[in-house]
Amino acid sequence: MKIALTGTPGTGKSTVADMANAGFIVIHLNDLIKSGYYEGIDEERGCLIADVERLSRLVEGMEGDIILEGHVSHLMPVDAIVVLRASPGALRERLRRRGWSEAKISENVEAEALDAILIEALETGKKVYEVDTTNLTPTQVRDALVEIIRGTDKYAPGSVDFSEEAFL
Ligand SMILES: Nc1ncnc2c1ncn2[C@@H]1O[C@H](COP(=O)(O)OP(=O)(O)OP(=O)(O)O)[C@@H](O)[C@H]1O
Repeated sequence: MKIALTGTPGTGKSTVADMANAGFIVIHLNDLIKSGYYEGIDEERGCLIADVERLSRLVEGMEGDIILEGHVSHLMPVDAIVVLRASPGALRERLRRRGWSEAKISENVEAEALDAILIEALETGKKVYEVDTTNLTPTQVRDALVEIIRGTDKYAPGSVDFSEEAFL
């Protein structure tokens, strides 16, 4: 089984994936992207543009129980998608601690407030789960992920609404 753990940068994907330990292998897509699975460089944002097609082919050939962590993981051939969310205020704080520029922080906070990744995930037609990490510790988010992996009706998408906070 392959599970995508996706979300806006700063929602806690890599922190939680590394804690998961539910018999799943964790693959950080950013490591693969940096190793050559990119199709260009976004000079303005200072980041690599993931080669989604080549990455998808690579993931297609992988076997076993895998958590694919990364902000394009929902575009991979997976069985289910877990979208981590964080309120604009919490996200801004987490990204500030990383020393990101205010412009880069605002771009990501606004994308989060507008549900950008959740919408892309839902468009795949796959099973989607949504976990609001705003008031949860990383351990609690990890527990939610393990619950999802084991099978639960909780964490259905649609309960999170950050639109009122968009410009915090
Ligand atoms: N549930 C949480 N509560 C508070 N802080 C958190 C939580 N999860 C992660 N963090 C903190 O937020 C920051 C971002 O976490 P992390 O690097 O895991 O995000 P990410 O979604 O993997 O980002 P990226 O896509 O850029 O790799 C880290 O400083 C981490 O310690």
